[in-house]
This record gives sequence, C-alpha cells and structure tokens, in this order.
Amino acid sequence: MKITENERDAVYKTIFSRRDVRGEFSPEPIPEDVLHRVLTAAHHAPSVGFMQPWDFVLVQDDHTKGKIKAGFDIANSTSAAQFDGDRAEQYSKLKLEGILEAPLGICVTCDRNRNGPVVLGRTIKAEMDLFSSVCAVQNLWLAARAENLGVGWVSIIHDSVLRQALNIPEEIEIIAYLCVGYVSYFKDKPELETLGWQPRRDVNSAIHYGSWSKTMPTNTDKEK
Ligand SMILES: Cc1cc2c(cc1C)N(C[C@H](O)[C@H](O)[C@H](O)COP(=O)(O)O)c1[nH]c(=O)[nH]c(=O)c1N2
Repeated sequence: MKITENERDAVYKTIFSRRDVRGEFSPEPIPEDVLHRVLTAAHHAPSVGFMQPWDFVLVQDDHTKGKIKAGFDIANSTSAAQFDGDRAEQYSKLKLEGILEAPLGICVTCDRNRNGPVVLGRTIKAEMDLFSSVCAVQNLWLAARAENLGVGWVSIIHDSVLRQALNIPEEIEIIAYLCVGYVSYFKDKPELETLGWQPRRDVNSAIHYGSWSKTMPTNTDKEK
C-alpha cells in the first residue's frame, strides 16, 4: 500500500501541529468511537518482541481526578523549589496540567512480566518494554491530534498517588498520565518556546554523521 502525497502531508501536519495541552480543555465528552480509534492507534504501536505491555486506565470520575490533582499540587510545589531566581518566578506562573478540566484522564501502564521473563529483543536491554509503552503514548498523542483532541502529559506526580487512586499494583510500571479532551485551538509553538523557557534546537544540531559529537549549547544552556 502506497501513501499518497495528500496522506503524507496529513501525517506531517498532524506531527507538527501536535501540542502539549494543559489548560484549554472543553468539557465536551469524547464520543466512544473517537476514543476507541485513538486507543486502537495506541495499541498498534511497535513493541519489543510484540509484547504489547501497555494498558490504558480511563479516568472520568471527578473524585478520582481530584485525588490526582491534589497529588500534582504537592509534587509541583516541591518541584518549583528546585528552580532559582527568574526561573522560579517563571515556573510559578506556568500551567502544567489540565487534570480537572480535561473530560478524560488516561494512565498508560506497562506490565513488565506480560510475556514471561525472556522476551525477544529485551534480552540485553531490559528497559525496552518501557520504551515500547512510550511508543504507545506517542501513537495516542498523534491519533488524538488527528481527531482534534488535545493531550497533555502530566509527569509532576508521584507514582504512589496514581497507584492509590487507580488501584495500580506495585509490579505494574506507570508510564504516563495524560489529560485528554477537545480544545478550541492548538498553539502554533510549544508554550515553553513561546515563553522563552527553552528554544527549539535546530534540527541540524541533532544530526551527526558517522559519530556522535557534542551539540553546541543553546543560549539557555549557557546561562545555567
Ligand atoms: C515525558 C514527558 C513528560 C512531560 C511532558 C512531555 C513529555 C514527553 N510535558 C510536555 C512538554 O513540556 C512539551 O511536550 C514540550 O514543551 C514541547 O511542547 P509540545 O508538546 O510540542 O507542545 C509536560 N508538560 C507539562 O505541562 N507538565 C508535565 O508534567 C509534562 N511532562
């Protein structure tokens, strides 16, 4: 099956216009068929040994979201304390989650024991199952964008909060907590770029021919 030019352009459009969405969610519910398409896209991610180690815990209940938001608030205040001066001031103004506003939360997990201890492709690098689950997150994020759904990744939260709120056993790894919902618009650029927190690297600085070499620091790196 060949991808046509229009289809190719649609894929790139989806990739380049995907954004991390925090506060601009509409409460409009996500239709079942749309959600099913997005989760099916996530489920079709590549995985080591075709292990498919992920699961998706759907969170719609306000009480549960409230517990997760409370966990974020605690984690965010200790996180804020790690920045100094202007950075601290800027950090305190950032909106870094949309847990309560988003109609749906999705916790992506990884069952590291799904196919027994020996998995084709994970025999040398044990973390490959975790990477596979991150591939599922990226598929989900892009499929959601193609459905005009925003997604925001919330990592400023302790696993223990999500385990308790969502009944996730210790042996199951927590990969991501995602806030999902419709948005009225998608920003053109990452917010952290627009606010001057971190510039986008030139793609050419990430490409190395034949051997790795140190990338020139950006202005922001020099300030540190
Ligand atoms: C693994 C991981 C974890 C997080 C994020 C991303 C990823 C990949 N990002 C979103 C991140 O800030 C964002 O992707 C970049 O700033 C680039 O912006 P766009 O995603 O292109 O809009 C994110 N954003 C946020 O507001 N709170 C968070 O806790 C996190 N955590």
